[in-house]
Amino acid sequence: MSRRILLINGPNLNLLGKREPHIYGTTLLGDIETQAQLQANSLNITLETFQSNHEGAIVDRIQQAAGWGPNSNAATSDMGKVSAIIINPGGLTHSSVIVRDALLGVDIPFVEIHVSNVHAREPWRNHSYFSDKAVAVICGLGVYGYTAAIEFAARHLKLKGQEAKL
Ligand SMILES: O=C1C[C@@](O)(C(=O)O)C[C@@H](O)[C@@H]1O
Repeated sequence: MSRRILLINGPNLNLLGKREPHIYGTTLLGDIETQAQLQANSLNITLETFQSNHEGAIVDRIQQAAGWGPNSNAATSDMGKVSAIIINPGGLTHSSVIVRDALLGVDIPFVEIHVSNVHAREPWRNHSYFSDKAVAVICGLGVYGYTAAIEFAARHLKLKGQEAKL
């Protein structure tokens, strides 16, 4: 299995750094992704990043991560396969059956991340359609959560590789 990680950011996270800075901070998504790429390089991991404001586009990208995208065929089905997904679903956290179904459908382990502490905000943010299926959930660490998630995923992948050698 390749050491590839897919980082997905859902709706409105393209506005990180500008949107409600008292909650989400002032670091731009582009800077988070650049830092994440540097970190991935140092861990010998290939990192792919994807952000969309559109639920269906996120479903397509998750399917593609398993080689099953709507445009996949036998020749391309192995391309782009990833070993782990790190996802900040944004507001879809609290509403999206279809993104949950996509993640379960591809059977790729995933880490759920939130910049803010969703449990210290409006009560309806306490419920996630993802947390019961996630390998891990990170929230409230600010943008450092992305660094922690990549570090964790890298260790998780390493463990898998070691198991495979036994
Ligand atoms: O868009 C977001 C961002 C968020 O996922 C976070 O990163 O803290 C928390 C969600 O409740 C919210 O809708």
